Amino acid sequence: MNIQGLDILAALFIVLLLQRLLRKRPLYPFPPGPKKWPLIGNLLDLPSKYESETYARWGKELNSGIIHIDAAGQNIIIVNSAKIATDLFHKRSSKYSSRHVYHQLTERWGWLMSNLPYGETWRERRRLFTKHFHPTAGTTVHQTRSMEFIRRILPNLMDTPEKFLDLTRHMIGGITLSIAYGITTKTEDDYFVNLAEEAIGIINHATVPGTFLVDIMPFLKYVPQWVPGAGFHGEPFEATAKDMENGTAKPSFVATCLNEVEEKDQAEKKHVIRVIKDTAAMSFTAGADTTVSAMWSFILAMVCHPDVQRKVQVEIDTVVGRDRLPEFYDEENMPYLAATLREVLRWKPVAPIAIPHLVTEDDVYDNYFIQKNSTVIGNVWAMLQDEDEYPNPERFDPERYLRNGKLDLSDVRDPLDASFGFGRRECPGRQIAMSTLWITAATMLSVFNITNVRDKNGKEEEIDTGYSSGIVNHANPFKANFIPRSKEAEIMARSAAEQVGIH
Ligand code: HEM
Repeated sequence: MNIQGLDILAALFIVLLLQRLLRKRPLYPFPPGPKKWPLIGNLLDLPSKYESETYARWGKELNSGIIHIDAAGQNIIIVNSAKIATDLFHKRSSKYSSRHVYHQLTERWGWLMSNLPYGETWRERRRLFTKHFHPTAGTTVHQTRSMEFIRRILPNLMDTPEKFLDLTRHMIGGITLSIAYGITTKTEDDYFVNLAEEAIGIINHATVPGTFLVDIMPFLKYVPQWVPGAGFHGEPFEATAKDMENGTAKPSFVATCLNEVEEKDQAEKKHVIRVIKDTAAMSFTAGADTTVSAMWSFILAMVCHPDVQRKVQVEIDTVVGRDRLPEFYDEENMPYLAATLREVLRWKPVAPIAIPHLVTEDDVYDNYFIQKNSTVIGNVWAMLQDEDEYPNPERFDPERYLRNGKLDLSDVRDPLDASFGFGRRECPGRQIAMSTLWITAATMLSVFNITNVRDKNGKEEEIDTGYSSGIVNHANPFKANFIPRSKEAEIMARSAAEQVGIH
């Protein structure tokens, strides 16, 4: 190790020692946790991937729904129980709704609502988002667009099924960009979808657990500033503003908000435009990757569970018939599909630890001390895989939510609640996400049988059911085939795509 390395280690040692010496002795104990080492606590135990599963295991070993980890002086509280999550994140939401400030993100990505601490800057953006994407306010434009975007790719799925991962990724990216900016994207290799995905990749990387070490060791915050993807915040916004000047802008969040900007003084106008720009970029950043993850899990579930797929198709054939494609008004008559989508989100949680919260005041829960500035992680994975709530949790079984052919959540916890996070930071895009998933799933299964692929000897290929590990998890690339259910289904799908009129 060179002299500089030793200096860094010595500085780290002094910072940790000072932190310990200055810390007040709490009146109550911390929640139980794995054994801690002097100074570094559990730093060396922190898992580098699938952390939600390790946290769930620790909770079981300690027989506690809430546990405490010490990452070299940074307190981390893991909430594995859905009841405790409600008690803390919902019932004590004024304390449990902030975020850790990630130095790596703030300089270039300070506009991300999901990472803003609780306060006026966050509130302004969240309010604007909720106003425009409220279930009733945002539904018409969003529903029309999502129906158009799935119909548009039906011929592509038919002709090049091997590209389904990329096609569905572009479809969802396209829906999100279209409702935010009114941009029409290409079905493949689209400039804006690629730009935005590059940005998401960086954000996911910068927010993986462990990055908060930057705040324990402040010298680490001087990370290189070369990061790509930064153009995403401005470019699509400028494109919409230009379309508005030319009178060619399509209805979108940005167009509606810009039209509502009143004649204010220059500084105020600049501020309002900044909030609109931030919120539009946020909706793609938070909405695309997450919905893609759920969409791929749905397709994977259909390949692995053809019996469930048949039942959804029977429901579609009964409610919709075979001479038209599903429309949103069919949704209320299709409980089996509603149960299937719930099970998809439970079976393979999109965001296994949601986004960690930060507690802003000292608190005591169940005689345990929760110190101000602790990171508080709602372990979505542990809640959705809890065998007391969902017996045989690894089994894919939509029947969990059905009684006498109706959706019935009276005896079972609705998995959507944990899937979309907690309290005041709960996902504001839930309705948009669920209606995108509903129309895309219903349309796909009304036209196609989604099957495993076969090798040249006609034998079914083994399917990879593994997942990545990060803030948002995705199925590892897997293969599937999209086979039209009939000649009539094929003709109907091609003609529906023609009628959409966007290419
Ligand atoms: C299946 C799809 C989705 C899942 C599973 C999901 C899940 C989540 C989760 C777990 C959080 C963190 C909640 C917390 O901190 O406790 C979150 C935050 C957020 N989501 Fe979603 N989401 C999805 C789709 C969307 C969509 C489509 C949009 C927008 C159109 C969106 C916008 C947001 C925003 C803006 C936040 C940050 C909220 C804040 O910090 O105040 N999400 N989402």
